[in-house]
Amino acid sequence: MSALGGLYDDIVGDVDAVFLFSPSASLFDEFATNEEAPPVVVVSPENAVGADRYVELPLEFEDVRDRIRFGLEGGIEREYVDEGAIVACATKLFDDTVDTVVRVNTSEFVRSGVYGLFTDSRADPSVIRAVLEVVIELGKKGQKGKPVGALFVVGDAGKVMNKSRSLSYNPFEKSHVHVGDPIVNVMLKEFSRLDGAFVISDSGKIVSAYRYLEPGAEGVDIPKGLGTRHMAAAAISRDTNAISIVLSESDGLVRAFAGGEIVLELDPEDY
Ligand SMILES: Nc1ncnc2c1ncn2[C@@H]1O[C@H](COP(=O)(O)OP(=O)(O)OP(=O)(O)O)[C@@H](O)[C@H]1O
Ligand SMILES: [Mn+2]
Repeated sequence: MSALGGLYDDIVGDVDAVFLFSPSASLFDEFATNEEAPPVVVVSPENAVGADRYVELPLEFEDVRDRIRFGLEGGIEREYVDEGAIVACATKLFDDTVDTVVRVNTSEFVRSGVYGLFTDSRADPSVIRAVLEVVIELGKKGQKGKPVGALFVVGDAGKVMNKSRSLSYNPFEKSHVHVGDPIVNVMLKEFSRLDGAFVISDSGKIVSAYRYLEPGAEGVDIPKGLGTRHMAAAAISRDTNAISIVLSESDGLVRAFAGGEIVLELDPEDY
């Protein structure tokens, strides 16, 4: 056997399952029709291949590590594989088709909670995705070219409102606008220049802007160097069933918090 073949066998040998990330129909069929192939889990934005074991990818994670993490956390959560399984993940890296296979021992893999960000939250996954999209766009463009910070608290809005107070009149008071509406994206970007947080309901209705969050922050632990906006975001996600998505004005990164923990960090420039 060639050295390369041996290396390949080390990577794919004795795996409990194969995770195919956005596979073509022909790649999926090769596994689905081969009785000797290990069980297959498909991870993609849509289940175009009709896989039985399927994890919906809510966002095209540019960082392959995040993408794999999301798929594996989803696969474990949905009980397609046991915690501790050894899996091969086939995904794209440089190319637009699958060009990479990664072996992961899930017992050594640290769960970040990124799957739970979309599924454990009370808010609809599509709402969380829509907010992430706005925040990523805001991070890319800034406000008239200047870096801008923003904080969105998504889900469990009644409780979030109880744990916050108003900094200014609420421009969304009598409106029935939802994240994802094109006009709303323009409004959100405009209002994000001002202080405080946006509060979004489970179904995506924008409940308020300019909220000063006052959650109990005792014992909340966030990475050093992040300031009060991130602290408030982490703490409200622990104090309520909301998740928070923050765009940092100082380093330009987008971070998401759930259950008081940071579960995702991404650079808008990669999207
Ligand atoms: N409790 C809070 N609720 C809502 N908004 C807050 C809260 N605390 C801070 N902010 C907002 O965060 C802004 C930035 O504060 P600060 O610089 O301390 O945060 P940060 O975590 O360093 O964020 P950035 O990385 O964007 O600078 C404030 O101007 C304010 O608009
Ligand atoms: Mn700051």
